[in-house]
Amino acid sequence: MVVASPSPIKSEKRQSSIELPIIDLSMERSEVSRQIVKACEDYGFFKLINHGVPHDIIDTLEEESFKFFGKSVAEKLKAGPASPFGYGCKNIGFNGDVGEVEYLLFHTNPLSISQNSELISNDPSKFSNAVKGYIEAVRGVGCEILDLIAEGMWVPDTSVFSRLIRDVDNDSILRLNHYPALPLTLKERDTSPSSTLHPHQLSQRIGFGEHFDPQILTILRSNDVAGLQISLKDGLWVPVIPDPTSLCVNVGDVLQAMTNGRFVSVRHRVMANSCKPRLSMAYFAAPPLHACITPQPELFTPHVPSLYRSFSWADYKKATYSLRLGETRLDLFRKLGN
Ligand SMILES: C=C1C[C@]23C[C@@]1(O)CC[C@H]2[C@@]12CC[C@H](O)[C@@](C)(C(=O)O1)[C@H]2[C@@H]3C(=O)O
Ligand SMILES: O=C(O)CCC(=O)C(=O)O
Ligand SMILES: [Fe+2]
Repeated sequence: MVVASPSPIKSEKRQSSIELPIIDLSMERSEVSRQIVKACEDYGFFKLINHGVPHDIIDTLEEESFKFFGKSVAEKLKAGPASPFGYGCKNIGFNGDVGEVEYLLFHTNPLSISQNSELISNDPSKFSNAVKGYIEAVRGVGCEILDLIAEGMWVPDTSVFSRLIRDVDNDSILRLNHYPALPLTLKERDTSPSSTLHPHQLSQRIGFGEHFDPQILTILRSNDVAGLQISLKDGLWVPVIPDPTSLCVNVGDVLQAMTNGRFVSVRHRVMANSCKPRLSMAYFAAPPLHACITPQPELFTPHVPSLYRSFSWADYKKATYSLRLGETRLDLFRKLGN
């Protein structure tokens, strides 16, 4: 359902809110897999309910995250810079991208979480257990989704996708993003009749600039504060309604390549215009560095032959990190003439 609302941004096409396809993981298995495949083909994004990640695991990580982001700047900087793991503030990646976001980035390897937690928390084992507990639960959901995808696409080897993130050497990442509340003074100026600022200028505060997620799958949980937007085919940016009880799942570039373009990795961004802080936890499910990414032959058709050349996740990651946030990278791996 797409709900129309007046446009706050003049230079862009009219905005509206979008209710993503809602998939109930407790439904009958073949129906869940059919719906997931359809959502990944049509939208590249869906909302997962009854996902089974225990509330206490989510709540503990949320509390620990707010505790960290509530510390003084000097304290937080001790856990930085994000190179790429650790604490980052406003700077995203290494190529000059900035946004109104501060974050913690972790490799999901348990040893590296324990080591990083020493610099993050006064109670490192509490913090690292919260992060590890969440990762374990959400990785389980990721594996389940990937198995359901293989089943729904009639790929005979139903572990072909999930195997990549079950591998001990998987290169998955957890990102905790904190978008501070818009300072009240700015909010007041925004609505004040005497304001000299164009009322829409402040609505343009970018939290995390537009981009595609490079990995296989992203599983995102946010608090009840809006901000995430996805770009539809016609260039329209639509806000996703936040729902802390569900998980927002999106297709990454690697899954688009492995499904031979049947699934779409969709451009998205985060605006930071709220008077409440947004906190999101993004799990990026990635293969091991040496894994060979190649389109599944079962998904070739006479009309759509193999679209992408084989590449390793290390190759793709290298290309990703050498480019600006908003850049399209998957096209570099497309076969010529396709
Ligand atoms: C500017 C950058 C940050 C990023 C690496 C990159 O060079 C381009 C992709 C960015 C992104 C987007 C999705 C994830 O948040 C992320 C961790 C990833 O894998 O690719 C970030 C990278 C990052 O912040 O390090
Ligand atoms: O913080 C969010 O809601 C989404 C962030 C995001 O897209 C990312 O970290 O890749
Ligand atoms: Fe993203």
